[in-house]
Amino acid sequence: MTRAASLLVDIGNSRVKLGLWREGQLAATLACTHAQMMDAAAGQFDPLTALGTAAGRLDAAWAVSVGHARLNEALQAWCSAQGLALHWWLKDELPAGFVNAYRAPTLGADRLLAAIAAWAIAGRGNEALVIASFGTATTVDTVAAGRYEGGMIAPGIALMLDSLSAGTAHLPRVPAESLQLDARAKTTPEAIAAGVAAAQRGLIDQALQAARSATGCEPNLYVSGGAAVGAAGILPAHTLLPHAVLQGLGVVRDSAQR
Ligand SMILES: Nc1ncnc2c1ncn2[C@@H]1O[C@H](COP(=O)(O)OP(=O)(O)O)[C@@H](O)[C@H]1O
Ligand SMILES: CC(C)(COP(=O)(O)O)[C@@H](O)C(=O)NCCC(=O)O
Repeated sequence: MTRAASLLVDIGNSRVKLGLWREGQLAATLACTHAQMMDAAAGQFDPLTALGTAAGRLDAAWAVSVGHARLNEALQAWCSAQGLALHWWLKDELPAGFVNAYRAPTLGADRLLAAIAAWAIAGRGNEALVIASFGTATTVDTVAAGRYEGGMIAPGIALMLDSLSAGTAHLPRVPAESLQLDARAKTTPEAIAAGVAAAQRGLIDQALQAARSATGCEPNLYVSGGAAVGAAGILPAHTLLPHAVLQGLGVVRDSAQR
């Protein structure tokens, strides 16, 4: 018989990501819109069918959120309707060997979980790594010797492109897919694509350089988030973690239950 899985939920600023965590790995994943999350609470959308499971086959739901309270309330209502215990991960349950050095309690749980996922995948060792998440915001964080060192928050790719067209009289909204590094771009759309590409790439280069200087070692780069695949062409060598936040949530769930 298949052992019970846990449902993992990551409420972000653009989408809600769900995953089934079974025997130390993600067995299935799903990305929903915020509207679908509200529909789920109203009984008009069933994320479990989309994930290929049923509430009776789940032991609990583990969730994190950096989103609006109404989405958190919708998740709570939906879990109650399913008879599913909901555990909000509040950044205090950390795996053995991992330390959080961020000073502020306002740290986004998604940033910390993505860092935990990258650290776990890297072997939970002493190496330095940089984890970049290309979501609504672009966040670029560093882990060194199992210590989350913090990082940077910048507008995400879509936000940068949106703000240039919304905040000017003549600049077009350029598609995110057109980003390329070109310091001598010769058309307006290409110049925008090049400017945003360089800004995003600069965050990565800065984090890698700081990690190199601080540790004397070459840090590995991990990349995550909905816009990560599209950004791959403007990034240095990296490992793609398509579901870093969910993966991190699975790691903390397992370490809490040991
Ligand atoms: N197929 C896609 N569906 C949704 N968002 C996408 C897609 N491809 C790229 N994106 C970009 O990814 C971002 C959402 O990524 P995600 O990691 O879900 O963000 P968040 O965690 O902030 O909700 C959006 O800003 C969007 O621009
Ligand atoms: C930086 C973020 C907005 C990123 O959110 P996302 O793009 O993943 O939806 C989120 O992690 C957040 O609200 N952080 C709180 C501030 C902090 O991390 O210090």
